[in-house]
Amino acid sequence: MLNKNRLRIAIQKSGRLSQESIKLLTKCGIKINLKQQQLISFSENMPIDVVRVRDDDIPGLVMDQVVDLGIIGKNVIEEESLRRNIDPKKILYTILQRLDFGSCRLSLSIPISQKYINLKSLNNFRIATSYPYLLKKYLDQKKINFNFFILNGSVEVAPSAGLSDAICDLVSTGATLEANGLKEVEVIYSSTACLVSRTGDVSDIKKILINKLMTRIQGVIKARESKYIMLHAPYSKLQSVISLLHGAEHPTVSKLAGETDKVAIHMVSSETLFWETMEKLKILGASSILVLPIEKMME
Ligand SMILES: Nc1ncnc2c1ncn2[C@@H]1O[C@H](COP(=O)(O)OP(=O)(O)OP(=O)(O)O)[C@@H](O)[C@H]1O
Ligand SMILES: O=P(O)(O)OC[C@H]1O[C@H](OP(=O)(O)OP(=O)(O)O)[C@H](O)[C@@H]1O
Ligand SMILES: [Mg+2]
Repeated sequence: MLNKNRLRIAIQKSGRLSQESIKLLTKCGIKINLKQQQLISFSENMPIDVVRVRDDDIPGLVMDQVVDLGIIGKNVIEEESLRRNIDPKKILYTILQRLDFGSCRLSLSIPISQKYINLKSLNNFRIATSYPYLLKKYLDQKKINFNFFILNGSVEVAPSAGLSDAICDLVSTGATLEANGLKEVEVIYSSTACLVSRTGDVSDIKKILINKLMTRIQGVIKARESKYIMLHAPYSKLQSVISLLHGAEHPTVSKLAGETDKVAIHMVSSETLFWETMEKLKILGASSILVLPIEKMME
């Protein structure tokens, strides 16, 4: 019998989002002993259960209220939502947090040799895709006539196999398109992984737990995109040095023992320090420049 006070989170079992999802939950302090063949794993230190499934099953588990939360590509849950949504006003899920991984775009691509002027060039095309609803929504809005068929894998080989004129598939680096002689002509949807929650009543105990988890997730993301920067710089160049350090708020400036001219500057920066900026700092007379990762953060 499942304990109603335990929070259930669905994540992808094996694929692009799996490792990052586990890493995120672990960084949030959730101890999970994952076993390869196990569908559900129980955290030892928090009332949280992790359900590991194919990513296509996560939207349904969330929308049918089988789990409380899911970590899923926005593209996948939006596609399922469009598929199910008879009444567009009916909310089927809530995005609690966009996450800092699984970034990709759903794009229309055609063979490199094919001429492309604008979307109208695709009129009456046959398009292979795993995302028919997102594709239809986009092309219907743009009033483009098209035919589609579904391929849930190897979409990129459809044009060279003579099955389709174009594809509508996920792109990140563009390497898959290039390897298959295709060019990206329109981005129809931008996606990242996100933390989603089911709708409907949630017990107070679970609400508290979800809020706690959200604060921790935000802390992990913030820490990952921040750096702790330490350096020594001439006091006379303080303002010029600080102006080079974008995203740095309220730096700590302190004396250096045995040094009258130079001071130590410490700060948390929301951006990393690129080599070019470090070189400019050096020209200003800065030394001992350290850029350190931040383990955890809470504001
Ligand atoms: N090239 C990419 N770069 C970054 N993120 C991606 C990329 N391709 C896909 N994604 C994101 O990761 C999600 C999962 O991709 P994956 O390829 O693992 O799915 P899948 O093959 O359908 O997995 P499953 O076996 O769980 O059904 C996608 O829905 C998308 O949100
Ligand atoms: O632009 P790129 O960086 O080349 O990424 C795009 C590829 O990534 C995804 O597939 P994935 O590699 O996850 O394999 P899959 O087709 O088995 O899902 C997607 O379906 C593309 O094929
Ligand atoms: Mg899938």
